[in-house]
This record gives sequence, C-alpha cells and structure tokens, in this order.
Amino acid sequence: MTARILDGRATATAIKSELADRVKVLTDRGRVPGLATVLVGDDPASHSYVTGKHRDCEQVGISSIRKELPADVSQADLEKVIDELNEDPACTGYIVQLPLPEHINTNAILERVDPAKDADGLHPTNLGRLVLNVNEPMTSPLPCTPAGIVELLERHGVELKGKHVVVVGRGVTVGRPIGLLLTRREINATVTLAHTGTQNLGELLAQADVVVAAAGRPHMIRAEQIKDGAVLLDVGVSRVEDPETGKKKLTGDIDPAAAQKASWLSPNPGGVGPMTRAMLLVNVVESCERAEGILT
Ligand SMILES: Nc1nc(=O)c2c([nH]1)NC[C@@H]1CN(c3ccc(C(=O)N[C@@H](CCC(=O)O)C(=O)O)cc3)C=[N+]21
Repeated sequence: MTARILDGRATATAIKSELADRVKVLTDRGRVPGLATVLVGDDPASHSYVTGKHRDCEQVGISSIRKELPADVSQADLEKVIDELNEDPACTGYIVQLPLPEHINTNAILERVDPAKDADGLHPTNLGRLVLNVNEPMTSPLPCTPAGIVELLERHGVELKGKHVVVVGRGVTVGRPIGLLLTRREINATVTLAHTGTQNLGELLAQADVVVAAAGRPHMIRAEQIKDGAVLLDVGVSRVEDPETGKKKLTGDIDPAAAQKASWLSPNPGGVGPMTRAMLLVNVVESCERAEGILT
C-alpha cells in the first residue's frame, strides 16, 4: 500500500478562497482585517516564514504590518512594540515569530499580547480557554498547527472518533495543545503524548492509528515502527545537509519509507505547514468578525 496524501497545499488554498469571501464582507462594512508580524533578529528561516505569511494575507485581502527588530532588542523595547500593536486599530491580529533570542523572556512577551488579537492562539488566556472548552463555538482563537491538523484530516474524510492518536513531541505550539483539541467530545480521539523521554515509544507507535510526529528529530519515525494502515502526520522540521549536494534541506520527522505502510500521509513540506498558515488567517478573520459581532 502507498499512502494517500493529505494535501496541505490544496486544502490551504481552498480555505484561503473561503476566507477571501469573509474578508470581503468585513471590508464592505469598512473593517479591513490586518495581521501584524513581529520578527526579532535575522534568522533566514524565520524571515522566509514571515514573508510567506504576508503573501498569504495579500491573497485573501488582509492588510499586513511588518515589524522588524534587531537581535539585541531589549525586553522593554520589544514590549513597547507589543503595546503599540495592542492599541493599533489597523492591527486586528498579530504574531510574535518564535523562537525569540535567549535574553528575551518569551512567556512575558506572549502574555503581553492582547488575547483578542492573539493570532497564534498561544496566549495563556486562550490556551486556558482551550483547556476549559469555552471556545466552543469559537469564542477565542485555537493554536494554528493543532487546528490545521484537525481541519486537514476532516477535509479528507479521515475519521478520528475512537482512534488512538500518538503525539510525539511536547512543544507548546503542537504537542501540548493538540490533545486538548483531539479529545473534545465532537472529535473523541484517545491521545497519548510521547516525547524524547518516553521509554516505550516503539510499543506506543505499534498501537497508533494516527501518529502526529512533532519532535523536530529528522526521520525519527521509521516504517517498521508503525501499524499497517496508520495515518501519519509529519509536523516536525529540521534543516539537514543533503549528503549528495551538500546543501541544507528541510527534513521531516517521518522516514519517507513509512509512507509505504501508511493509509494517509501528511508530507513535509506540503502538509501541515501550509495548514498552519491558513489557520493563522482564520484566526485573524475571526477576531475581526468577533469584534464586528458577526461571529459569536
Ligand atoms: N509565533 C509563531 N507562530 C508560528 O506559527 C511559528 C513560529 N512562531 N515560529 C516558527 C514556526 C514554524 N512555522 C511554520 C509554518 C508554516 C510552514 C510552511 O508553510 N512550510 C512549507 C514549506 C516552506 C519552505 O519551503 O520554507 C511546507 O511545509 O510546505 C513552516 C513553518 C510556524 N511557526
């Protein structure tokens, strides 16, 4: 068997075209959604991610604001930028690109973001609402990657009800929050959260109907570890040197050979990455709709 592809690019394109219609409704009412990005330092990967987000915005009619700060920016100066965005009516949602430099207190920055403008869904208030299940129906943003994974599976008709999902990775953006979403009653999956300290990962993977690989370890999930017909989502990315060309290339957490055994595969690139970006746009549009009283 060769896995069918969970096509994140095509799905993100479909979501963007739906969003363009909703953006038009807002714009016609005189309210243009605006995404701001805050980028600290000059990491080329972060730059290219942020550029992609601005391109997405343009495609759906969302205006965008780009703030760039030097790598040695002080905590106070970065907080000033956050305060300005919280006040700026042209910015209806924003993200602070992670990771931030070591000298910055990242949690203090994330907490300073106005929860109503939190396009990442990573503000403690919004994560707390996710735990409390109060963001049904949609009273606050969801974290983009978990929401993107659920949307990608739903739009391909992959059933999660009663399934055992093994999540590998405990990061704040994916591993920790995704179980909260997948175990909601309307989705009803069973979730195991594994990480680099898990001793019996092999046993867990052998039982997994769905594997969410989000550890950031190149090709750590191998074909022989997974069940025949498992659904695989390759979320982690690393930049590793290609031994043939000597160039750095993007590598996921799942060994490509595993695709032969899987029923569905979300590839990397082309899977969850574009979905994450699409859900960021969803969060920006919804925060604007909420402010207009269109979404309750
Ligand atoms: N505050 C914050 N929010 C984030 O959402 C956030 C962040 N910080 N820091 C970094 C990670 C990483 N991330 C990606 C999103 C999309 C792709 C993506 O679309 N990738 C394309 C390939 C892009 C390429 O070729 O470079 C794909 O998977 O097909 C990748 C990575 C969001 N992140």
